[in-house]
Amino acid sequence: MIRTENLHKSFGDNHVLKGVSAEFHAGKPNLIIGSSGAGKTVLLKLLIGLFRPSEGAVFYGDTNLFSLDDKEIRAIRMKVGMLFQGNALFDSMTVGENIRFPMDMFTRLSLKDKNRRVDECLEMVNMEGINDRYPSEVSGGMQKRVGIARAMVLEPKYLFCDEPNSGLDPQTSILIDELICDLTNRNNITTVINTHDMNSVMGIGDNILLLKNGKVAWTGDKSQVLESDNKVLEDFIFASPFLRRLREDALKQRQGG
Ligand SMILES: Nc1ncnc2c1ncn2[C@@H]1O[C@H](COP(=O)(O)OP(=O)(O)OP(=O)(O)O)[C@@H](O)[C@H]1O
Repeated sequence: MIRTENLHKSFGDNHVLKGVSAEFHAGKPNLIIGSSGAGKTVLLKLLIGLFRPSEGAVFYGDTNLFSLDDKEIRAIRMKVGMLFQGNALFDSMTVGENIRFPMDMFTRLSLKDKNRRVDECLEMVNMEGINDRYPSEVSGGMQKRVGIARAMVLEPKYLFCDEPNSGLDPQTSILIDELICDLTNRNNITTVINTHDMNSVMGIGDNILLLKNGKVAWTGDKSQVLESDNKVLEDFIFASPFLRRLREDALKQRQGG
């Protein structure tokens, strides 16, 4: 589990996070949602340790991330997988080399063992046999799978995904969500996903944190979204008249009339 305690982050006069206390659980996807500028990416970067908080703490289990020395932080980083927005694959490397990269950085495994693990990870995301292709030679959805394979290569206990569905069509997005969800459950990973995607919220939102102006506006799960009377949640999720109508119809049906 990862936990934040009264997390604040300012950039000069810009007070972006204003006391965020939250829990992110193992074995299920934890979603951070909120409108543009709410502070989602800043929160994600604090969780990973890419930013230091102005105040407050981030705990991995019982360990305060910001009380660790460089060596200890490196040990935690080895347990972290990251799926960046836009995949961040290296264009000049093959798919196999991209997936191998974290092992080249962090392990002393032999090339044979590394390549065996690359094959395992490609199989895990149903992409076996594409080792020698370049990222530009595969589709966006396949690139996303390669990104997931790379994030999984060091068998992470923590997985951070920054808008994993950006640029994907709805069907491919759902497949990617299901893949992340499946890997999270199977490996008991604490997965934190920063997303705008409503399909993700309603499909895999087992633990949802809604941010507004740097504060937690609502927490809950997908089963609570429809009936919640939280105004911030309502405005964010059911933003269009079409979605509001769908929600009203669904609620009527539920109430039997
Ligand atoms: N490195 C930085 N230096 C200064 N200000 C920053 C930095 N990173 C983020 N901010 C500021 O923090 C605020 C929140 O940004 P953030 O990227 O977290 O929003 P977001 O909720 O992820 O939005 P989006 O959905 O558009 O990605 C913005 O006002 C942004 O300008």
